[in-house]
Amino acid sequence: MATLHSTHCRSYSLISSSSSSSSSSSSSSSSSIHGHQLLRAKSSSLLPKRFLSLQSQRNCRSNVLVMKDGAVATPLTPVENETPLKKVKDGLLSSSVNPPSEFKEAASFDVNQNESTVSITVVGASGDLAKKKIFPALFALYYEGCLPKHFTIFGYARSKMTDAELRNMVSKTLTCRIDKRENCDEKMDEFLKRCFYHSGQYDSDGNFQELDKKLKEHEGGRVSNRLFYLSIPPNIFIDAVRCASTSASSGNGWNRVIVEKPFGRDSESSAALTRSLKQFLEEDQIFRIDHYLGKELVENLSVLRFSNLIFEPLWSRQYIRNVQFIFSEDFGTEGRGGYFDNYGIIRDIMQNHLLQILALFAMETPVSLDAEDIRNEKVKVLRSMRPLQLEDVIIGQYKSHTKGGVTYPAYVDDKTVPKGSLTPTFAAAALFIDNARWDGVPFLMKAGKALHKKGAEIRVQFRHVPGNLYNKSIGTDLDRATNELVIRVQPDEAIYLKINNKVPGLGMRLDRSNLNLHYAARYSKEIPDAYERLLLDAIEGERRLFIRSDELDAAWALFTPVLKEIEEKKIIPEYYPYGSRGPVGAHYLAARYNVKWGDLGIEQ
Ligand SMILES: NC(=O)C1=CN([C@@H]2O[C@H](COP(=O)(O)OP(=O)(O)OC[C@H]3O[C@@H](n4cnc5c(N)ncnc54)[C@H](OP(=O)(O)O)[C@@H]3O)[C@@H](O)[C@H]2O)C=CC1
Ligand SMILES: O=C1O[C@H](COP(=O)(O)O)[C@@H](O)[C@H](O)[C@H]1O
Repeated sequence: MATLHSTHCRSYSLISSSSSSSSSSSSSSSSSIHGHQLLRAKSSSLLPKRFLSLQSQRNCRSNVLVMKDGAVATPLTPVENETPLKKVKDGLLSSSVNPPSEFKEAASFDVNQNESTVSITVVGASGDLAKKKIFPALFALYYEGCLPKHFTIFGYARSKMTDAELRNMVSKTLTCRIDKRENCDEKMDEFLKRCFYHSGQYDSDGNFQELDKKLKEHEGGRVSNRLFYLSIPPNIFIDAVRCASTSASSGNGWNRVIVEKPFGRDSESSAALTRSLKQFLEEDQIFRIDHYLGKELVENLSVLRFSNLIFEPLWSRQYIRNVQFIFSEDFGTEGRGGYFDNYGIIRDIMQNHLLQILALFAMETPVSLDAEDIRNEKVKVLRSMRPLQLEDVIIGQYKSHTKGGVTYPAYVDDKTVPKGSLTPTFAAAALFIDNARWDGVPFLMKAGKALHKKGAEIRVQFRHVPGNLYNKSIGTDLDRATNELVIRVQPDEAIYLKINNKVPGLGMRLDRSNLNLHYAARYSKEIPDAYERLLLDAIEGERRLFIRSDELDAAWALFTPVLKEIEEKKIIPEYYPYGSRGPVGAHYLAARYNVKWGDLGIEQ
């Protein structure tokens, strides 16, 4: 039985434009579209198993992707049996299989086993994240035909609101895809009619029972699958999970809970949170979100590594000098200082987003693309890392700065920030992986708020060419002539490789050029927001992009000692002007490991 109704929700094939070797491949057919050679595998059996496993898990994709150059990607094989949403036997909070005692027995009402429904409850629906990200992502999925036929969305929070008021609030944040505006208003109306609201306390079983009653009315006796998105402050996670599980969980379908960061603020508090969650949930019902894992270019990292022969042999200490993970924002904590001050930039960005990307970058080849295989490899590489040392970290905090007649505030000018706070808004760190592949390679991280630009990227700096014949044509700065692979996660997504080439002409002068996969030039389709991908994954039961508890433990083990030391020793951050490139200490740190940050030059 297919539970996803849309016939155009399909997975993509691996397809490439222009290949000189394509004609010789017996396993492929080639055709010419708009003058471009297309290579299309005839049968899915030609692909390695691990790619197929991903294909068969994903149900929601447009079936045709038109590239800017006119090349067309279609599904490799028709999806004959779309994967049904996980069923009770998958053991997801299913009361019939190993039910945690807190969970209810299967509902006694008559169910039509041929129909199932998904109810998504946004807990904390009145909040910033719900408005900014969750409802718009749900609408985008609806617009793309990716939500199941029978679904209902409930907002839940303490604020008093009617269904109409929730719809009005949500409608203000919905936008249509840039490349698909057809019937947008109509679609929005249809979507909003599927959104409802229930007001209640987060610790009230009675209020969750009322929600349960309403959910049942909408589910109409179908097999009921329930997803709870905890979009609330962490101090009320457990109350909400307890009430949802004891009073509003499904008795005959799956139940899943999406948890937003922060997952604690150190090893101890994170472990305590996990223990509390596990009183009510099995590990595979917990979907810990790190939204950077849902970003297109982060998803592409593994494809780049494992589906291109040219990269994997280079992916080690033998050829890579250093790797840099850089995050910057050109605005401060404005308005979120209350939350931020308790965490700081290391917990807010490094311990999760940047470390997750590092793990994907550095892990060994997983056995398959199955969630557990990937997460096993991530845990292994995280556990091979050295806990961060104080001398390998520098911290900064932005101070007020006046530019062009405008005065930008200092971090401590934020009214929600305690006076004299030492919380870092910038940090740079050098991390090391003590395994055979990466021994001695510095993995540098840099993250900051209120800097001169907004962006996130991975930079891979390769070693010098040994005995370079062209040294004379390059000049004295050999570093400038090494290859660098840049994966620009955002904005303006791109993957480019810096190479040396000859300047055309009779002389012998070398130049630096980029082999550039620039997404906006290559693809006409707008890149989906990370929350769309992650919500769809949670609905489909795909856990690959969510963080398992042992990954979380390993991540905290790397950062907890240094965070404690910074706090106990009250280390004073280096102050940098709002809108600048950040503290100079970051350069000294990099220089200690013979590294130059790649994002500094004119030619980046
Ligand atoms: N906003 C963002 O960009 C990001 C947020 N997050 C995380 O997502 C979660 C939600 O974020 P966000 O929407 O910004 O959070 P909000 O502070 O906006 O809180 C969400 C809702 O929770 C309720 N709430 C707030 N404070 C309390 C409290 N002390 N006690 C009980 N209820 C409270 C409020 O609803 P009501 O009063 O109606 O009950 C509020 O609308 C948090 O865990 C946050 O850390 C993660 C990444 C980014
Ligand atoms: O998790 C967080 O991420 C945002 C940055 O996310 P992005 O997708 O806009 O790059 C950051 O502003 C926030 O402080 C942090 O909590």
